[in-house]
Amino acid sequence: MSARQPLLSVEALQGWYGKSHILQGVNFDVCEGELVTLLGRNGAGKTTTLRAITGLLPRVEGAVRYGGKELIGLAPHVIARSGVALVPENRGIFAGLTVQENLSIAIRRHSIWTMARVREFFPELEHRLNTPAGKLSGGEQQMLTIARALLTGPRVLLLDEPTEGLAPVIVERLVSLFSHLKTEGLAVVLVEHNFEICLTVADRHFIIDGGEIVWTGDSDSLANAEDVISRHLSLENV
Ligand SMILES: Nc1ncnc2c1ncn2[C@@H]1O[C@H](COP(=O)(O)OP(=O)(O)OP(=O)(O)O)[C@@H](O)[C@H]1O
Repeated sequence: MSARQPLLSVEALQGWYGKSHILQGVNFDVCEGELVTLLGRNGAGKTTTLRAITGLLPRVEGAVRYGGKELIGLAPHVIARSGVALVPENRGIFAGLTVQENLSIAIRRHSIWTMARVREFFPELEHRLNTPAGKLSGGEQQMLTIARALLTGPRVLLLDEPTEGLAPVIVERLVSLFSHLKTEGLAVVLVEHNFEICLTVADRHFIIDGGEIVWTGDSDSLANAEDVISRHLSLENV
């Protein structure tokens, strides 16, 4: 458990889609070099929380503090430029552009993640630079999506179900990648249905149910919290 100052702090976050009041009080935080999970059954509000943080939800109340600065009310591109990157569930790559082109678009000056460094870090992409992104395997596409996010130079990385539908060997590779990103000082928020992955890689967990955080704890506490798991996480999570 960390006593450090959080880099990203979400307080009493509420969010709506039209008249639907989806987020009803989400509270969590993440520090530099820490990975936290956002767990919950389908429809609990995990993706909506990530969308609210990144300025993609039409109506939001509460506070999202990043390095002491309030993000609510800022445009998505301003939030992204300030150092909060979202790796969305649908990956959001440009299928008709090559891998190299997808990467080039994402590059930001001053990012410690240069093109050379990303290419070294993702040898899987090195051999596919001239391939249209739409022709990559699911695992390669996910690596491209994460590589693109890193090139923007984030301090906070929000990952929405990054391992979904991928082969076990790729999942293993991604998990070690997430661990490495912590050592680089990134603050990582992971939405993930694979319970084992969460216990392996995360420092703390936040369970969301009905649009609010209902439980917080570390991996040891979660592994032993059978009542919490059965009450707030559906069978597919266990
Ligand atoms: N664009 C939208 N318009 C209206 N309601 C939406 C929209 N997107 C999601 N919702 C609703 O918001 C609630 C939370 O959805 P959300 O996608 O955040 O859940 P989730 O926890 O990410 O679930 P999953 O694991 O299925 O992705 C659900 O009831 C969903 O039906």
